[in-house]
Amino acid sequence: MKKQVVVFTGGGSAGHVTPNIAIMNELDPQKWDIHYIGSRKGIEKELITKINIPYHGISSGKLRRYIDLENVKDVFRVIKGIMDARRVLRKLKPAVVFSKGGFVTVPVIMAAKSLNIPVYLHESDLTPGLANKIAQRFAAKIFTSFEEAAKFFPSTKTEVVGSPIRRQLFEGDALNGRRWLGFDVNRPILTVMGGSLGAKKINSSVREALPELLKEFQVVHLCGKGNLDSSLETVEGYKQLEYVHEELADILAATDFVVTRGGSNAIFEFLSLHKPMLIIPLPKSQSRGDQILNAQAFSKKGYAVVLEEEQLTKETFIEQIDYLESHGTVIQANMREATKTDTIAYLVEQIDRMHKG
Ligand SMILES: CC(=O)N[C@H]1[C@@H](OP(=O)(O)OP(=O)(O)OC[C@H]2O[C@@H](n3ccc(=O)[nH]c3=O)[C@H](O)[C@@H]2O)O[C@H](CO)[C@@H](O)[C@@H]1O
Repeated sequence: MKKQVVVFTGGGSAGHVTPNIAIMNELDPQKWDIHYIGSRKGIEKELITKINIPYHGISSGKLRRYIDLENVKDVFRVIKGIMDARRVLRKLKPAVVFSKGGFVTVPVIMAAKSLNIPVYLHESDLTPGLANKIAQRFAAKIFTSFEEAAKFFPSTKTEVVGSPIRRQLFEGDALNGRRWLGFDVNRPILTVMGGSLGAKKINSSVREALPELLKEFQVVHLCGKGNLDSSLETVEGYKQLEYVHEELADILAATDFVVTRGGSNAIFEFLSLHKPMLIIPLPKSQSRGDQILNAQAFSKKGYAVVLEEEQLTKETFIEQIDYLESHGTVIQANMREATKTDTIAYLVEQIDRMHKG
């Protein structure tokens, strides 16, 4: 069988990269030569080079919904990005481009379309992001995590497939996790994940509530790059980490309850691992409000408790954690009822169909 090239793209935050990694890990290396196109500086560069996938950096502009002088510069950056991407794609001649969203994907998709290379899109959120809104018309197929997302795309080429979760997350070892964290083997663990980039308001609320939390839990705090608090380094039962890679599987295996932003990948991971979660979605003032909708959908299905950031104080935080703890069993029962699709296997199969060897 002749090897063919598949190009993945997606970036800006880990949520646009980790699902790609999940799929790439399961493609047959005898069949596929995998390449990645991302921005020159984004988090995707670090995450992809770390796993030794050839990485092609291109120029990329931020897509803003508001009027800004930077928009003008960004138009040129995007045009340059299309030219950069065309150069890479011409050389690689992929059978298919798989895009996970984020602004860097727009020039890649446009370049692919101009070269008649089929593009597959995956949308993780309940409503499409700006990049996927633009990109959808160029895509041959569109896959979504949420059932509710399908209605935003043309029905003829859209399929609800769920969230591609890296298989390694299901192989964690709780005891190893506790050992790695330096935690006691018996006391319950609360893990706080403030989105892949961290979340300032969640970070400060957790730290404020820490004395109360530590009465009940040991706390793992994934606080994002540059957000460590050195004054809390020696607090027993509290482990702060900027970002964890392969250790996450063991940490989650050891985790009893989760506090999280409403990023789609994270909440689908916790759902699949049956971890009762408190979601504090990114507020509308800092986003397009997609995490609020993700969170509401999860709350409606009984998978999560939701606290809006505007309501977040030390008191409401502790109140919601108490509620989560007392309703954990019911939430887990709802999670067990959730539809189980092997999203990764399905997407791998879809990509394999593009192999013309
Ligand atoms: C601020 C922002 O725009 N966030 C968006 C971004 O979220 P963000 O990048 O925060 O992504 P998600 O919460 O969806 O996923 C985070 C990913 O990072 C991983 N992880 C996180 C912390 C860590 O220490 N180690 C680690 O591996 C998680 O396991 C998960 O796979 O993309 C998501 C998917 O489109 C959207 O729903 C979010 O609204």
